[in-house]
Amino acid sequence: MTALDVRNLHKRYGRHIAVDDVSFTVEEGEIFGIIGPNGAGKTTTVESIAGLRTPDSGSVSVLGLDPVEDRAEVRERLGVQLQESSLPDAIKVAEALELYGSFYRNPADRRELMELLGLAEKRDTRYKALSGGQKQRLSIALALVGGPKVAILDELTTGLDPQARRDTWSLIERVRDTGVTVLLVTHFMDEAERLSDRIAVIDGGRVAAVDTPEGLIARSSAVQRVRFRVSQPLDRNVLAGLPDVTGVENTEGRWLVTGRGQLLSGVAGALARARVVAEDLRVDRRDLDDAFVAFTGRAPKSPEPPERRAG
Ligand SMILES: Nc1ncnc2c1ncn2[C@@H]1O[C@H](COP(=O)(O)OP(=O)(O)OP(=O)(O)O)[C@@H](O)[C@H]1O
Repeated sequence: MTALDVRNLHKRYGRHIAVDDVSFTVEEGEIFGIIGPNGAGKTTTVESIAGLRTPDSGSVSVLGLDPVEDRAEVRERLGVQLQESSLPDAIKVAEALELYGSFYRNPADRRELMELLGLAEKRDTRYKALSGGQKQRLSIALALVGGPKVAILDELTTGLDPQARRDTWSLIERVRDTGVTVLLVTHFMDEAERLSDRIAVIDGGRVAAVDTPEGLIARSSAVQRVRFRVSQPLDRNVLAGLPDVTGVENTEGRWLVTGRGQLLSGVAGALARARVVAEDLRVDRRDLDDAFVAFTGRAPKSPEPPERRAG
C-alpha cells in the first residue's frame, strides 16, 4: 500500500520558487531517502507532507489523508523529527517522552521506546546532560512517541561522530522493522546509500531521479573504469565494440577499459566469449557521491567532524 503520495507539488516564497513540481510515492515499509544540494527544496517538501507548510498547488496524501484538511488524523499517524528540536534543559528523558506521548490518542509504550533507542539508562537524565548522540536519539524517540505509521527524519546524523552515526543507522533499520515507513532527508550519501530502499534526488525544486541506490548509481552517467591483465593475445575490438565502452587502452598486457552503464558485466562477458582469462580484474567502484554529482552537477557534503570535547 502507498504510504505517501506527493503529486505536482509547487511552493514559492515571494518570487522565489522553492518547489517546482515535485512528485513521488513511498510504499509502506520503505525507507525512502531524499537527497539534494542546499536549498533544493527538500525541507519545504517534507514540511508540506507534514502539513507544516501549505503548498501553492499539487497534492499530498499521507496514508490516504490530506495533511491540511485531515490535520488531526495525520498527526496521529505521522511522526516528524525536524532539523532542530529543542527541549528545556531541565526536562528528564522519561518526562519528555511522557509529555509528548500525552499529546496522542494511542501513544507508543514509552518504556519500549527507551529500550529501542538505548535510552533506558538515561531515563532520569536531564536534557542538558545528554551527549549529542543521546539528544539525537531522544529526538527520534519523540518523533515515534505517538506510535506513527510513517516517520519523517530530517538530517538525522548531522554533527554525530562516525560511531554514533552507525549506531543511529542500525536504529533506523530497527524502527523500520517494527513496521514504520521512514522518509529520510539527508546530506550524506553514505547514509542514504546504506539505509534507503529508494531515493529521490531533488535539485532546483524538481525531482531529478527516483530509484534504488544501485539504480541511481548505474543510471548516472559517471565514468567507470575496469582494469585487468591478460597473458593471452586479445583483440582490442572485442572490447571497443561493446555498447557501454568509451575507451580502451592497452599497455604491455595491462588493459584499462572506460565506459558507462553495465561496463563490468559487459567486459566480463566479452572476455568469456573470447575465451580470454583476465587476471586482477578490478573496477573503480562508483558510489552515490558520483551519482549525486551526475544528477545535480554539484559535489555532496561530507559529514562534519564531530564537535570537539573539552578536556
Ligand atoms: N520561509 C521561507 N521564506 C523564504 N524562502 C524560503 C523559506 N523557506 C525556504 N526558503 C527558500 O526556499 C528554497 C528551498 O528551501 P528548503 O529549506 O526547502 O531547501 P533544502 O533542500 O531543505 O535545503 P537545506 O539542504 O539547505 O536544508 C531555498 O532557496 C530557501 O532559501
